[in-house]
Amino acid sequence: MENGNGNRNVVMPGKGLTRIQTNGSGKKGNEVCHDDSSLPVKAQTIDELHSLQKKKSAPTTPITGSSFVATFAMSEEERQRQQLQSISASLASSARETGPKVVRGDPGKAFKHVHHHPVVPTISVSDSALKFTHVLYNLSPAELYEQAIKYEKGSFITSNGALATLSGAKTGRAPRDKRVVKDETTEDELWWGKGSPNIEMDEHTFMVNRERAVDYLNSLDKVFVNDQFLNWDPQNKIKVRIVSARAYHSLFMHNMCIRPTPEELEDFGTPDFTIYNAGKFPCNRYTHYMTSSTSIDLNLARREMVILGTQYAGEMKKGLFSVMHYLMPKRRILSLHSGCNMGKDGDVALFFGLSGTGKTTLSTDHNRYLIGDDEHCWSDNGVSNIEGGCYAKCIDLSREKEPDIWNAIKFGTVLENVVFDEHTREVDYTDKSVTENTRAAYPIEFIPNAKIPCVGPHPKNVILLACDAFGVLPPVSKLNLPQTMYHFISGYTALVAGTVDGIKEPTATFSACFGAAFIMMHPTKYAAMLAEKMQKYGATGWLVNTGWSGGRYGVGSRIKLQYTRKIIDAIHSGTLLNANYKKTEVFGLEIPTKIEGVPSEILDPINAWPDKDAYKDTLLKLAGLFKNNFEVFTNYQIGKDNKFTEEIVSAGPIF
Ligand SMILES: Nc1ncnc2c1ncn2[C@@H]1O[C@H](COP(=O)(O)OP(=O)(O)O)[C@@H](O)[C@H]1O
Ligand SMILES: C=C(OP(=O)(O)O)C(=O)O
Ligand SMILES: [Ca+2]
Ligand SMILES: [Mn+2]
Repeated sequence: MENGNGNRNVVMPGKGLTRIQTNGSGKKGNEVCHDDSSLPVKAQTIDELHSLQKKKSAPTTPITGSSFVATFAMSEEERQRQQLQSISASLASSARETGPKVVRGDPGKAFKHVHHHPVVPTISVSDSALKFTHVLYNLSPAELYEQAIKYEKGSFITSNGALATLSGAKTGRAPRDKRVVKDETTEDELWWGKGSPNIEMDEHTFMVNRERAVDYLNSLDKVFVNDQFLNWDPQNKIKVRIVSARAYHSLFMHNMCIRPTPEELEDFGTPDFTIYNAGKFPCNRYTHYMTSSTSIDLNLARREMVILGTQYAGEMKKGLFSVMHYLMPKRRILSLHSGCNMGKDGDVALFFGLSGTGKTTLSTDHNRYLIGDDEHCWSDNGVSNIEGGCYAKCIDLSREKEPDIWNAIKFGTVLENVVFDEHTREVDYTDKSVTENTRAAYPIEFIPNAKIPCVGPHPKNVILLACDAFGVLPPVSKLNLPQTMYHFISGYTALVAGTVDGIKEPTATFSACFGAAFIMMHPTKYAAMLAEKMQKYGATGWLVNTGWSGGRYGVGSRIKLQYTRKIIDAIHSGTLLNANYKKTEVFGLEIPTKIEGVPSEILDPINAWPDKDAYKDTLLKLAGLFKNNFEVFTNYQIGKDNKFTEEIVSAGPIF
């Protein structure tokens, strides 16, 4: 190893490090040391010195202002001009026709840049048309750290190198504040009404909110712009642009979306979809359709989303996921709210489940390749991750139980709403002072076994995760195809505290396709696509309870992660497919009698309950809830008759 004095330290076995020999030692004796060993600094002034510290990046993103501009080739300038035009177009509004200047780096330092391009004359009449907004375009994590720490209260570096941030008043998604523009097309295409996540708004109201967001963003000194991709399937890649007010949001999306290479960014052109995140600024409650000061508005015709009144970064991620739930099925590609991983032999597993049921935890498996933790597509070519990062819950995170997630929390990772020691900056993952829904967002390559590019062959196992707060579902059941569809459409779980605002205790909940908040069309449409693909490629369905055993929430206890991992191992290896099974009452589930590493007494839930009558009552109660929930799905027609739906309904509980 180089020791900094130009000499090498040689490690001698058993002797530790050899002594450091300094230059000329022994020759100059005890002569006074002159500081003349290195060349003088190549700067005349302090400013010049500082300008040397930062080496100019490859000309992939718009370059810094100042005198560099003139020395660049025309093509580079031309590209910048086009980029500026594209971003200007994004930020145009009726108050302002010309958009902001594209500047890479700090607004203060780059101000000179403004003089290189004269102000384009405009017919706009308000003062806001005359104002410049600096655009911080695709900044690097290091630059975003600096922006966050300098300008955003509540941003700190934790001892592991992550960027701790606060998401503000909202620490979870606000599904009741989501609005979707209903127009002639979406009226017929989308799922509206009872059970649907799509609450309507009209085009005009969307424009009112859009203008509010754009004017807010343009009123700032600087905005962040991310140009990135969604979907690792090269044929179905979507270009997204995220315009936001905070470095936190820009770094979050940098981590969560697919990061373009310099070459890809060069040819980026016009985005397919744009998010305007003005989360710090509320919507106007006098606006039609608004029921709070938060609004997350989706306009599929304009391919735009507006965020007002919430800074929870998950809204952007899950908002884009909703868009994919519309765009992909139109191409006969199924979008899935699931984690996904692959074994050494290429066997792919999908992990469906609502928030907190274990998609991220169980797809992050040291013995398998991680394709993604949350959002995927299943096309005729196999599976692909939609995202470029993972979004893990960190409450009670432990190095022992989840080492790969633990180690992914390092420089570059966004840590949301965690509590840390004010001096050592060590994170206390058990602390729920800010919220239960503490999160880490990191690029997928922070997981050592990530499969890059994040694509894989057709799935072999489809695992439905339910965190059953009633404690009556078996830890694992093998499902036939109609049962898989029944449980897929039901989307049962106990909602674990935190991810959705206002939920403090686990409660039974049903969410169609394990993601009702994100689907755009009727659940049965997605189910039909899933059934077709599972049948075609011979995938097996499983129901895994990652929730309670031996009694309901408050009485029993959560099934140990260690046991769930053993169950999942047995699914992956294929041993569970050929195990001995028996059928449960009411739900008619096939349950194995033995799994290596799992106590057999918990496999049949009745055995784990001390009070058998209480078990039976609770089982019937849950079955009743399933039945009630399914009522709205019993009449949906796929194809020319009701056969598909009828078969699914008959796979539900019988009592
Ligand atoms: N038996 C279990 N199986 C899966 N997760 C468990 C289990 N017991 C506790 N957990 C915890 O539950 C949480 C699951 O959350 P996560 O994997 O992030 O869910 P999702 O990605 O589906 O939203 C993690 O914090 C994990 O440590
Ligand atoms: C970000 C989310 O994802 P999940 O909890 O499923 O990981 C969410 O549901 O808000
Ligand atoms: Ca999710
Ligand atoms: Mn997750």
